[in-house]
Amino acid sequence: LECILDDVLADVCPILANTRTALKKVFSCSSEEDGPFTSDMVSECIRCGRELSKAASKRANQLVKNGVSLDGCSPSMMHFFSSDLPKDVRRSAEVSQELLSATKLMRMKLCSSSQVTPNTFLSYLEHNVIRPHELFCKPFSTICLDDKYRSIDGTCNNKEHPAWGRRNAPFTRIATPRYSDGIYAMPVAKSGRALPNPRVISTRLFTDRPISSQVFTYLNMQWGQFVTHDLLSQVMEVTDEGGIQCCLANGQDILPQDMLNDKCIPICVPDEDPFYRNYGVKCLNFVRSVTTPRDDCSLGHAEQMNTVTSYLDGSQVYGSDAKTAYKLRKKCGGRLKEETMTNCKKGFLPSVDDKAAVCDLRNMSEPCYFAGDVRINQTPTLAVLHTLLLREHNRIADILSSLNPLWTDEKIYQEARKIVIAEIQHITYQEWLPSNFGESYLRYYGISPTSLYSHSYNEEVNPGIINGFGAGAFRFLHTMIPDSIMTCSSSYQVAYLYKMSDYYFNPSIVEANRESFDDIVRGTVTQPASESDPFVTREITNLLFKTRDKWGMDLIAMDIQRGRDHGIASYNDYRETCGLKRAMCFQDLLGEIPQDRINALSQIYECVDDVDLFVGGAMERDVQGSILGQTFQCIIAEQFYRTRIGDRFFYDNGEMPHSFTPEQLKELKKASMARLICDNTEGVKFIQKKAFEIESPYNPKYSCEDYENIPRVDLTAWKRPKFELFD
Ligand code: HEM
Ligand SMILES: [Ca+2]
Repeated sequence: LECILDDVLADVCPILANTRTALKKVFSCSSEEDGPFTSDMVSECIRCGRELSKAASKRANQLVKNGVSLDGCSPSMMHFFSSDLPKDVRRSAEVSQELLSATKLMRMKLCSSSQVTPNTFLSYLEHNVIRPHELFCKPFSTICLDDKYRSIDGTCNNKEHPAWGRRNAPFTRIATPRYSDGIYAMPVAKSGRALPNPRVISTRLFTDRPISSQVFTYLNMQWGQFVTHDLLSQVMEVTDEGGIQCCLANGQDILPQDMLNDKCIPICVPDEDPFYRNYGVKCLNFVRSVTTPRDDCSLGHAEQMNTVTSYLDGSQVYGSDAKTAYKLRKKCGGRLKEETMTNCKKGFLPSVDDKAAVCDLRNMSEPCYFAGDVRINQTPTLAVLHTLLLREHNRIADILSSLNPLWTDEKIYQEARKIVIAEIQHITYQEWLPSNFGESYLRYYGISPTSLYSHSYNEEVNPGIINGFGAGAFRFLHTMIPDSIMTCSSSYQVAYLYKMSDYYFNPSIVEANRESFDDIVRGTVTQPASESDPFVTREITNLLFKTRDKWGMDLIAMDIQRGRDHGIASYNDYRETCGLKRAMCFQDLLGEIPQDRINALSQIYECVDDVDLFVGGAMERDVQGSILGQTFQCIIAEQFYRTRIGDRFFYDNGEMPHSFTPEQLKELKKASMARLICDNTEGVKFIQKKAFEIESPYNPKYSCEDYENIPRVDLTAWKRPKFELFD
């Protein structure tokens, strides 16, 4: 018993020696009377798991009180821009940690007293749902009204499964997770040794070669991030005082073990690192993502939390929770709040309450924005895209209220929101997905654009975000981030190049003068994106979120480490999930990965089974007509299938009480990125038809007044007879 106890203490919580007595009790109770788990044993494990977990968070808060806390202006602090997690998120996170501790204890108890192996234990749990008492973790339940508009938090979109796609739902999985203990511990190599260092993988396999895309504009990359922020947001664990520190000041080293928070998974930097060695940086701060209980509260492996609605529903514009949504509204004329600038007719995003807390400003008169998503200030071009959508909402609200003067603020807001969401969905599915991933693939998945209505809604399809999509495949588009932000004058002459790393969390260039906004917009449709290859700019691999130091974080190393944190199945497992042959050795990858990259992989990883999804997928050759290889293509297509087919409110769904009329839908299908820009800028007078693609003889510029080539969405189809006022 003593030696098992030592194991448990080392694994569950190394510092909590005083919980020894509590644990002894769990391990001394009898078992195997009625099945492998007696109800006594289950409740004792849960009770004890809760105690352990509570003790761990008490210790975490104590560490902060003892002075272990992040420097307010460091890149790692910037990474925590949303460290002020809402209460409900923190509560779910706590409950899930307690459930994970209970699961661990139970596995240890069982494996120590019988022939059960960790794997049989986990598959037992999968088939036999074990739940704690409802007082502690209550399965999600709600009453759905027959609403004409989608809810803000995503609940009740699916009437059979009202929890699906909601804010704070667990990510879903399409492959068995890779945790070293099957439950929550960071994965290790097949051999039992550590997986290769993420920073080493980043410097060796994702070097910086400035190759520009021949096809795609900067805006194509920016729309991708915008869509990401609609679909998902994982947040990191925090203490009562905010962000968690894992490294000594200035990244000199990892904190000593006795000061380390158990949610720390810092990225170690080797002494010979080509960049960080110049600054003596040995440690990059990194913290585990918040986990959440499953919808039914059952025991099992960790699931991370998606803190936004997984529907493509403009949640980054309107908010994913009622409080934020309310705060964003003007509560008059259906409009969203905006701020004005002298000599500009069109509005700008409102300011956030505490600028100093979430932006890196030189003075407090510089802008720092508030929007439906907390990541809004990450780059100026992201803020510009948000501004275009804010203006579009208000433009539509004004037209609707002049067409229907008796409509209330609420009615106009909801109708304008419904139209803006339809435009976001249309631009994403009609323009962005086909040009990036190839039309044939969309057809194969049954999500290609339809001529008018579609009838493919399927309430059995869970629209939740696949963990391997968010913490793997979709992040491949990080390779398309260029090293700078270009601005262009009204005649599309290049005006200026701003280094990306000078403007993280500093959107000051958006409102520098009255032309700035339009200059940036013209830049985003002129500047090419970086090529979607494994070459990545040092602006994000060395300088991400740089503030006053000379160094920042490494986004690629973070992508790899985040995949491990989420227990994302290996590249080889995903090959199988996606119908490719499992590789028995590195050379088996030759069908998908070029020889030189196989060589590089085999020099870094011990075994082909160890290769991380993000890394293996990024090494693949592109599928024809796509920017992706087979494996990422499969995961991303599966996600966009679910996002469309599992959304009852998808804009072109026909024959539903909330469906658009045929006249309205015909108009909405004219929406385009180019039109969105034409209608919501002051000085952009002409633009290429396909704004995600570089101008060319096949994609020439047209005047914004050329309604043949850049059609307008005519809203007169929304004029309703007066008697419809109260529906
Ligand atoms: C300048 C542009 C961008 C910057 C600075 C940026 C930065 C970041 C950062 C810091 C994270 C969180 C990393 C972590 O803690 O795990 C992240 C996550 C992510 N990024 Fe980007 N990104 C950019 C563009 C993009 C684009 C173009 C895409 C895809 C089209 C993308 C997709 C994602 C996804 C899917 C995640 C996971 C999101 C989550 O779960 O919260 N990003 N990005
Ligand atoms: Ca959403």
